[in-house]
Amino acid sequence: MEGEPVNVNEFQELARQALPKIYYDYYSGGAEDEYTLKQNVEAFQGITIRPRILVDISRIDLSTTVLGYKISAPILIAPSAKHKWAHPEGEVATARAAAILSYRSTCTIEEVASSCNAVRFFQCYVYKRRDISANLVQRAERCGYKAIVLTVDSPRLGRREKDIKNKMVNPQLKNFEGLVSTQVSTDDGSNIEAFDANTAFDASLSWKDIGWLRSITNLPVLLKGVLTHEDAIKAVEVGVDGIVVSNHGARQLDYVPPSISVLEEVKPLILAVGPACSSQLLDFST
Ligand SMILES: Cc1cc2nc3c(=O)[nH]c(=O)nc-3n(C[C@H](O)[C@H](O)[C@H](O)COP(=O)(O)O)c2cc1C
Repeated sequence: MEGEPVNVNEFQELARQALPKIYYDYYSGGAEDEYTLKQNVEAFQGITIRPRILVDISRIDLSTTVLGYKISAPILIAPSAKHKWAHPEGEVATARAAAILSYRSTCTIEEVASSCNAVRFFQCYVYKRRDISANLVQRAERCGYKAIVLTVDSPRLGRREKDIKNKMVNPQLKNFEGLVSTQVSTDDGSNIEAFDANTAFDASLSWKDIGWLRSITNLPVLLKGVLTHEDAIKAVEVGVDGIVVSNHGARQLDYVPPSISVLEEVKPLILAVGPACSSQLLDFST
């Protein structure tokens, strides 16, 4: 590549060249045949802009609010795990721009909180050991995170074939120190399915558990991973504060629709029951 990178694709190419294959594949891969992964990109490419003319654009204000908090542009960074595989500063650096901190981040909840004053949310998975999930959620609340984003599309981890082939092993996560043994066996090669999904995640998670989450925190609760209007309506009925329409970057189920295409199915229904919407994060607070 000649000169400095000027767009996201060029940054991606630089990352491909710079990172060990096992890490690049983890960041860029999707589940199974990666059909939805391709569709995610193509769906965006299929959306065109209707440009309106003769509008004064000499002063542009992109600021908006999410859950009542003012942000300078309608852009959040989705929770994603293991940033230290790409850069030694990890999630602390990411949070300077914008962040929903991943449950499986490589920097701790406290490190990210003390590194910047930005509005931060905390993403949560529910482990069979509820005490562990409660511990992380309550630490996030004490550290000033403003909402809990409960990821609901991962009762089991997606079958990420690249990670399986690369025999990817999860790093030790400092957030869990003292709570659980993060030492994982590599006897059988790839540990990723056994450690993340089959052992730790609570596969019985269901609508009634939103009540449990509410009982351990006073923060607003958003559900991340909604892909149908039926579930969007249920989310409203159980009283969550917002939903994130998401297919998890095509890393969980393959052959599901691109998130952006589902917005059209979900948004009118949410509007019909009251709350307002913005982008892929549908915020019920306004
Ligand atoms: C490398 C990587 C790691 C991710 N880790 C998490 C995670 O820890 N928790 C989570 O809820 N989503 C995780 N995601 C999914 C993202 O939050 C987000 O949903 C996805 O990148 C964009 O797809 P969407 O538009 O369908 O949401 C991860 C995505 C990537 C690419």
